[in-house]
Amino acid sequence: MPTHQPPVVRVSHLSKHFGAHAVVQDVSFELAAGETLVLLGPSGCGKTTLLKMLNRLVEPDGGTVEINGRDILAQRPELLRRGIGYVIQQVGLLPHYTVAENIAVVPRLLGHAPAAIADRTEALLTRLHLPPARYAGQLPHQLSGGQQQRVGLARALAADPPIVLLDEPFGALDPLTRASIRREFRELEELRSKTIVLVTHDVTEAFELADRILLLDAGQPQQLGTPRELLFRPANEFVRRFFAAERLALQLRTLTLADVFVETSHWNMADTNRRDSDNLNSQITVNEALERLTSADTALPSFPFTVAQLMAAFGEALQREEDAWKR
Ligand SMILES: Nc1ncnc2c1ncn2[C@@H]1O[C@H](COP(=O)(O)OP(=O)(O)OP(=O)(O)O)[C@@H](O)[C@H]1O
Repeated sequence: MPTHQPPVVRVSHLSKHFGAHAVVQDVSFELAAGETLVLLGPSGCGKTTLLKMLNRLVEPDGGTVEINGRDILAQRPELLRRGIGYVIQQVGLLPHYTVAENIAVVPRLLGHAPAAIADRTEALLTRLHLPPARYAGQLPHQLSGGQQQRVGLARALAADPPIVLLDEPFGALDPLTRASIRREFRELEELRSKTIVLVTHDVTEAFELADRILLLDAGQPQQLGTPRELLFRPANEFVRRFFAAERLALQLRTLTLADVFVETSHWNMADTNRRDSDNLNSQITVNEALERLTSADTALPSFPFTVAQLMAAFGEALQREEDAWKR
């Protein structure tokens, strides 16, 4: 994360009450350009309310939000929102507008030229695996849930906003579709340079997508850090318990081959036997390596270590993490 650039988003001591109920309490964080922050926590902990305070759909009772150094209260809400992409939980496509018309809403408000809007719509649909010739003229009800969510994402990205807010963007999907759309989402070139705040209650999703996670409980921030910090350096008992049930799965998704083979000869062996340096990448996670090692697909590049060797090295890496924690 570059430290010399001012943060794109700066949230300071943000609070919100509904009646006597403190829904968000004293939340602060800063986001650098291109960073993805995941707001995570149990249902009702205030994630959506916090997200909506970033684009003035909810006004705070205390604290400030600055975007590119400017207090958002100094900007007209409609203008502010045109510069911030937003995907809501229920997708919210306009039912009588076609896919292309839905995507064009914000660029039209911004006065973009019709030809430019058409080009952009076509490019986005193509990138989101919705061939425009087939889908541009369809109505939302003709699409599956996953396709509607992709159109919702295309609409949020249409005017190329530097900041995108996503509220449970894969919420309506079954677990398998959810996992595959998440993979596409991660690989989407379009999103690489964006500053993203994403709300989810799904721990795996948070770990797959976040640069940093803000874990909330009853409106109060519990820990802000990388997935790895939350997993291996929980700030308190709530954080530890929140990840306890899925701990092993998360550890497998968090540690990379570079982490587990760091102090053994295995990785050197992998290095010398490397056949395809693009595919045999030390940054892939233990989980991905396991999937590949146990896959029936023989086209995948093989590894110069076995499942047993990988698991032994993984066990040693966990031990190293624990020892470092005790010191
Ligand atoms: N407009 C409102 N008026 C009164 N209470 C509200 C309002 N909006 C939200 N709340 C309450 O604030 C609390 C936090 O809601 P919020 O939607 O921010 O939580 P969340 O963490 O996003 O939950 P979920 O994961 O279930 O969507 C809840 O108890 C909710 O009932």
